Parts: sequence; C-alpha cells; structure tokens
Amino acid sequence: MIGLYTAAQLRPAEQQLLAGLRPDTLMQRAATGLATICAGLLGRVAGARVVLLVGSGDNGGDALLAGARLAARGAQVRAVLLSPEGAHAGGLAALERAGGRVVRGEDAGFERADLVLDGIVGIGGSGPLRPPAAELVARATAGPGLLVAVDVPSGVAADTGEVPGAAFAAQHTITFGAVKPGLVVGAGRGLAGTVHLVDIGLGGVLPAPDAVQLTDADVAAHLDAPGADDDKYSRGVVGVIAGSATYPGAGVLCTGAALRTRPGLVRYAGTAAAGVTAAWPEALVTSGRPGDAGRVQAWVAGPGMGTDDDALSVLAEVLVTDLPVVVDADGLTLVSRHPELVRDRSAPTVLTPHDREFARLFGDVGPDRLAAARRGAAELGCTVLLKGDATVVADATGRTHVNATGTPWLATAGTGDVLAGVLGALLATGLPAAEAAASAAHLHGRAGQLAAEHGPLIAGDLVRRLPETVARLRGSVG
Ligand SMILES: NC(=O)C1=CN([C@@H]2O[C@H](COP(=O)(O)OP(=O)(O)OC[C@H]3O[C@@H](n4cnc5c(N)ncnc54)[C@H](OP(=O)(O)O)[C@@H]3O)[C@@H](O)[C@H]2O)[C@@H](O)CC1
Ligand SMILES: Nc1ncnc2c1ncn2[C@@H]1O[C@H](COP(=O)(O)OP(=O)(O)O)[C@@H](O)[C@H]1O
Ligand SMILES: [K+]
Repeated sequence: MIGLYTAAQLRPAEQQLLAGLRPDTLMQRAATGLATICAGLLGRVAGARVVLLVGSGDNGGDALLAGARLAARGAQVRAVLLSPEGAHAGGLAALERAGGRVVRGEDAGFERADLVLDGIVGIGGSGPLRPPAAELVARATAGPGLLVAVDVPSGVAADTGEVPGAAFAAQHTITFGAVKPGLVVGAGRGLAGTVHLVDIGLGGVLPAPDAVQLTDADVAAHLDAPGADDDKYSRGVVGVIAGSATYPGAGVLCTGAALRTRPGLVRYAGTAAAGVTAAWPEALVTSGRPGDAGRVQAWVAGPGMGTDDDALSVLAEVLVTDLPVVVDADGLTLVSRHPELVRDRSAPTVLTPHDREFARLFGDVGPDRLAAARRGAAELGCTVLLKGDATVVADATGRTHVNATGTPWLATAGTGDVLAGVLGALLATGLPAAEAAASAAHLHGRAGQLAAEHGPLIAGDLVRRLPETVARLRGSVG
C-alpha cells in the first residue's frame, strides 16, 4: 500500500523529525536525492546544460542545492530567480560556490537546455500560478530540455490535483518524503509525468495517510486459489442483473467479467438471458426476477438494464435485500431519481459512476475528485467508485483509495460493464466494499494494460485477459 499525504500532514511530521536534527538536514537530503535522480535522467552530467526555475520558498531552495551538486559534477547550471531578494540564501551561495550562475529569464538558454528544474513552488503553493511564474513556465517548457518538477509541478495543488491556471507540465516529478495526492489524481496526474519518491526519513513520524494506492501484492492477496475444501458455492456466488433487449452486450460483458475473475458460480437474472447463455454456458441464468435466480452473496445491478418502471422494480428488489450490491450505469440513473433506495440500506452498496452519472447523483464532480467521491459516499452512506483516468474510491467514513493502474485505451464502450462484473465477483467473496472496489479497479486497470500490449482494446479483450491478469498478479507476490 502506498500512502498519499497532504501538506498539512507532512509539515508537522517534518517538524517532528527535524527536532533532533540540523535545520537544513531534510532539505539537504531532498537535494541529494533530487540531484542523483536528475543525474540519472541526464546520463552524462559533465557539460550538461541545466536551468533552474527558482521561487522564493524552500522548493526553490531544493532546486538551488540540487543545482549546486550538479554544477560540482561539471554541469553548466543557470538559475532564474523569480524574486531575487527572496531566493533561498544558503542554496544561492552553494550554487555560486559550485560555479553555477544566476541569470535573467531571457539569458537562461532554454532553447539549448538539457534539463529544466522547476523549483518555483511546491507544497506551499496556493491558487493559480501568478503571471510572472506562468510566463517563465511558458518560456521554459517551450525548449527541448527534459522537464523535471521539484516535489510538485508548479501550478498543481499538491493536496487535490487541481490545476486552476498555468502549470509546469513535467516529464518527471521528484517528490520528497511521501507521494502527494495531487500527483496521482485529477488534472495534476497528467502534469506530473513519472513520479520518483525520495526518502527523507519521514517513515517513523507520518500519521495515517489521506488516501492510499494499492499495489499488485495488496490485490493479489484477495485473489487466492481455491483450496481442497472449496466447492463452487464456497468462494462467493455473484448475481448479475445487466443487459436488456436494447443492450444485450452489457449482460454478456458483465457476466463474463464476473466468471473470469472468480470462477465459482455466477447467476444471471434479466431480459438478456438468452444472449448470456449463448456466450457463457457456465452461468446459471433466469429470464425472471432476481428472486428466481437462486441464492447469491452479492449483486451487480445496472449495466444496460434500462431505466423504466420494470427496471426500477428489479433494482428495488435487490436493494431491499441485506446483501452487498454494486449499482452501475442505468442503475445509477434510477438511484439518482430514488436515492432513498440506497440511503436506507444497511448492507454495503457500491456506486460506480463516471462523471456524468456522478453529476446526476450528487452534482458536478468539480476539480477535487477526492473530495467529490467522499461527498457522494457520505451523502448516501455508501461506497463511491468514481471512474476516471485515476479512479477514486471513497467510503462513507472518508477512507479513500486512488487507483494506480490502467490505460487511456480503457476509454471504449463496455469497459465499465466489465469493471462492474469484476467488482461483483470480489464483493461476493465477503471483502469489505472499499477493498473490493479498489481491488477491482486495480485488476481492471492491469487487464487493460495487458490487453493494450496487443493493440487497441475492446471491452471483450479485457474479459479474455482477466485470467492471465489474475495469474500475473498472483505471480508477482513473494
Ligand atoms: N518542510 C520541509 O521540511 C521540507 C520541505 N521541502 C521543500 O519545501 C517545499 C515547501 O517549501 P515552502 O513551505 O517554503 O513553500 P514553497 O512550496 O516553496 O512555496 C512558497 C513560495 O511559493 C510562492 N507561491 C505560492 N503560491 C504561488 C502561486 N500561486 N504562484 C506563484 N508563486 C506562489 C510563495 O510566494 P509568496 O506567497 O511568499 O509571495 C513562496 O515564494 C516543499 O515543496 C519541498 O520542495 C524539502 O526540502 C524537504 C523538507
Ligand atoms: N482516459 C482514461 N484512462 C484510463 N481509464 C479510463 C479512461 N477513460 C475511461 N477509463 C476507464 O474505463 C472505464 C469506462 O467505464 P464507463 O464510462 O462506465 O464505460 P461504459 O459505460 O461504456 O462501460 C472506467 O473503468 C474508467 O475508469
Ligand atoms: K515545483
């Protein structure tokens, strides 16, 4: 599990750690890590042309101290100071001692730079990047140099990933002490590039994280193989209500995904029963009501089921049970008209909206996707899986996961139906809703990455790749 930490969580931890150390210790550690990674990215340091963008806070100090280390190894380092009187004095002195130079923006040589280091603002930033900083960023990023952000790309809100104005579009972000949420979610995710974490020794003093990302090993732990005592019922039976005469494919994809994730037993109830049987003879199907399907441990309801009164009565039938239920797609439209169906439940419910479905349920997502998912979960007392390039899962207590896997190739019709089936299968095993939802998003994203290795993917490819994805995840452990 990877913890994500806000600035308000990091600052006291840094203070606590610093209590027993020299005041500049953490900054020196940060700068050493920064310089080492930049040197690795450059390949050859001697003679490399490095330009530092330096704000007046400690983020600029990090850039100056790292620049000094690179200059000492023979790089030609130039620093552009946004506020010459405010620049970090120790960093500036170190840079000049090592042979680095302070220059005006127009003399920076961006057009010939090998690497541009963005130390304008880090976790101390607020609001849109101010005009002088925004202009410097525009000039710096137009050149050929590798774009590397110090701690956080300037212009990205570290805690949320909001980008309210101009920002430094980094190819790499070298972050200190802990990964910030804004590097992995929202618009900030797209501006952070590859994130490198430098350990500055905060391990023992960090509080509980603001949000977490699961790793392959975390998810593999939920994908255990059947034992000698298992039978087809013992590992969780999932019931699927998906598809209709209008959208038969949703039933096929969702049922297939559930089967391919946890092949034990999958039951299907709905008006696409014939198509589901034809595609998946392994599923037990009924074209009747959910109650006719037989016993299940969790339901998935919604993909392609329609939004008419019949669909509403089917959805209501599963939501009055005391079983865990995943509500997706058309089911979400119905819940937006009848939120009491979810609000009144005591059993776990997972809602899986994309942005437009979220807006129908809870109002606009807005730029802070973590806050949005938490707001929705609290409002209906459920778990919300908010889809996106970085899917966010929040439960009613505010516990939050950000998904770390996936590929933009997933932006194709039907991949959400697959996610719902994967999630239903995991929920039926008895996993808590948030773990099931976060694990499903992780597994689904990995299946997408695997499928994309073979070219443009369609939703059925995800279903086909699920067994190999599960095998690879299990193989990654130990
Ligand atoms: N704490 C530690 O132990 C460690 C911290 N470390 C490092 O310190 C960094 C935090 O440093 P920090 O607190 O000095 O804040 P920082 O990010 O430099 O920003 C302040 C500057 O930004 C400016 N500014 C603000 N908003 C702006 C905007 N919209 N547009 C333009 N400018 C804006 C603001 O201007 P002002 O408001 O003062 O006019 C001020 O000049 C952290 O990210 C990490 O890199 C590491 O060394 C490890 C140990
Ligand atoms: N740009 C993207 N990058 C990564 N994943 C994406 C992207 N766009 C969509 N996805 C993922 O693809 C899936 C799409 O689901 P959804 O919108 O419900 O599709 P459908 O309703 O067609 O099944 C979600 O899991 C979402 O997170
Ligand atoms: K920065």
